[in-house]
Amino acid sequence: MTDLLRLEAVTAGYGYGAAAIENVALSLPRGSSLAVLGRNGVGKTSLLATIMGLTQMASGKITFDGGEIGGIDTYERARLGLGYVPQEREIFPSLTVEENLSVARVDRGKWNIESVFELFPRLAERRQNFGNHLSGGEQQMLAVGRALVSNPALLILDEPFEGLAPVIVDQLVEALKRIRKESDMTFILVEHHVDLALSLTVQALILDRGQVVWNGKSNDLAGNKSVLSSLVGIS
Ligand SMILES: Nc1ncnc2c1ncn2[C@@H]1O[C@H](COP(=O)(O)OP(=O)(O)OP(=O)(O)O)[C@@H](O)[C@H]1O
Repeated sequence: MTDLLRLEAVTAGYGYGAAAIENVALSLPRGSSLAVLGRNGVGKTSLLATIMGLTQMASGKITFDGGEIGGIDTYERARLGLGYVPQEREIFPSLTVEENLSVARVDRGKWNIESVFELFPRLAERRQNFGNHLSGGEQQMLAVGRALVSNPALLILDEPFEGLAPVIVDQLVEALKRIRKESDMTFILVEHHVDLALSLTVQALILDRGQVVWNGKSNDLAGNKSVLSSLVGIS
């Protein structure tokens, strides 16, 4: 498998203070999946934001689909096939569900408004609701759907299950499994539910104070209680 995404010695931050991520290397083959784990404030969101071009990169190299993207704008990265579901969801409140999907749509693959409605029937029922008239779970489905309709090669999800009822988490997990199965999409997942994150991914890395302190297979990490307890804080 060729690498869809590669980071080499990437250091980045917010323009002042210490770097939020430091000397980070990772390689993600096309069709694979990566869980990014670690305690609060270790730089997980900053790593995703750096891949999307939302931090200031001090040094290093980011390659996506064979081309260097470290110096290009976020919208260009999206155009190249990076789909981002940020922690804050960032739904447009004054647009309807359908309009939120429609503004993000790029016709280059199997995902469109109708296939997203088929994946999330709840969104189909709410298609005329405004973004600010949705439950947290519906907003999260819409945030995932909005990334999907751009038909990304890489889907980046920042804590997609946070604060959601277990029944909604189950629906989103099933949807993610379907997305993988039906479109062989590569994805990166930041998630505090460690067992869930490891069960959904092939690869995992752990960050501590902005640096990669463990990198390997999700299966191996799931069975490594001492690493999980010392580096992620799971007892
Ligand atoms: N927009 C920002 N401006 C300045 N500093 C920031 C910003 N976002 C994060 N930071 C800092 O960068 C460091 C890493 O934060 P980050 O949010 O990436 O960690 P995290 O592992 O995602 O945390 P959590 O698990 O709590 O979401 C922290 O010191 C944080 O204060």
